[in-house]
Amino acid sequence: MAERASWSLGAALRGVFGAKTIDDDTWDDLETALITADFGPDLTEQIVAEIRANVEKYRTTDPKDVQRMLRETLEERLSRLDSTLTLSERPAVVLVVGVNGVGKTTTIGKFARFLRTYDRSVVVGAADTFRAAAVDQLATWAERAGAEIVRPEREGQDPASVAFQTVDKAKRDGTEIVIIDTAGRLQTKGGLMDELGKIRRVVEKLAPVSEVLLVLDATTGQNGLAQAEAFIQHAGVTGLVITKLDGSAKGGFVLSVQEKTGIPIKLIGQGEGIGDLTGFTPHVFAQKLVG
Ligand SMILES: Nc1nc2c(ncn2[C@@H]2O[C@H](COP(=O)(O)OP(=O)(O)OP(=O)(O)O)[C@@H](O)[C@H]2O)c(=O)[nH]1
Repeated sequence: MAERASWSLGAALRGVFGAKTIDDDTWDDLETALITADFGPDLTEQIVAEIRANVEKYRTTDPKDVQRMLRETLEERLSRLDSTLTLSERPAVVLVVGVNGVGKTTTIGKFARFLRTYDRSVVVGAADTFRAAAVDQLATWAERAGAEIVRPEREGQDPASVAFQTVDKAKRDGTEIVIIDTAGRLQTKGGLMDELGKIRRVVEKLAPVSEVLLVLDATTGQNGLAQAEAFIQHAGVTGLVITKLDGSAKGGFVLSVQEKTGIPIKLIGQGEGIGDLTGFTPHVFAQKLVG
């Protein structure tokens, strides 16, 4: 098996799965490991109770069965929502939203490359227009990904007009996928949500919005989720992208965020390189998580 991910429970649970028999320590250690991995108290309690009940039902004393049951319950829970990206419209318009610093720009670059490897043509719209440096950074990523970019004509141009121009260009050129970067921070939450609403309305004059992806940083876990609450409430989010999982010990965040929001995870970022973004596959993820 490949090298163990930082977010794997494998190391924390080696003692549990390697023990001779199931006893009270099994449950204490499992609970501690799940809490430490940011599953959150409610989910941790549910998972431990479910596995305990199964252990009693099947009258097993083998810790290896606990490992298998944990893998199965995590996979089953992770698969409850559909992680498939909906990109069949032409053009398929994807809005990328999230608080500043979570890895939005990097994610757009990686996502553009991800789509290019499937031979899709991509144009990126720099609708976070207030910081010229952010636009330049996005342009660098787009170029590396082999995607086109539509920049604001001047600093502070109406973000909705940049989004419109991007979709318009895609329609004229026959470009398949449009990715729109949006602002992460404005004076007020209301202002930010109004801006996103306007972008959506203007885009929809030309093409439906296929996906609204909310980028969340795994290293901030549950706290980061609180910061993103306004997006979840008001932005019509259709999928989550979890970034910075590499180096994070919070593998449980992936499940807890999906259960808390009811929104599927669609992409996972595990590194700063352009190739470090993958789709989300519950089976593979559960395998790696349990170790
Ligand atoms: N280790 C790791 N670092 C990441 C990942 N994604 C992004 N980063 C880093 O996180 C930092 C912030 O990323 P940006 O893409 O600039 O974040 P942003 O949300 O666009 O932030 P602003 O540009 O301030 O709006 C950068 O140093 C990235 O290299 C990831 O999956 N893993």
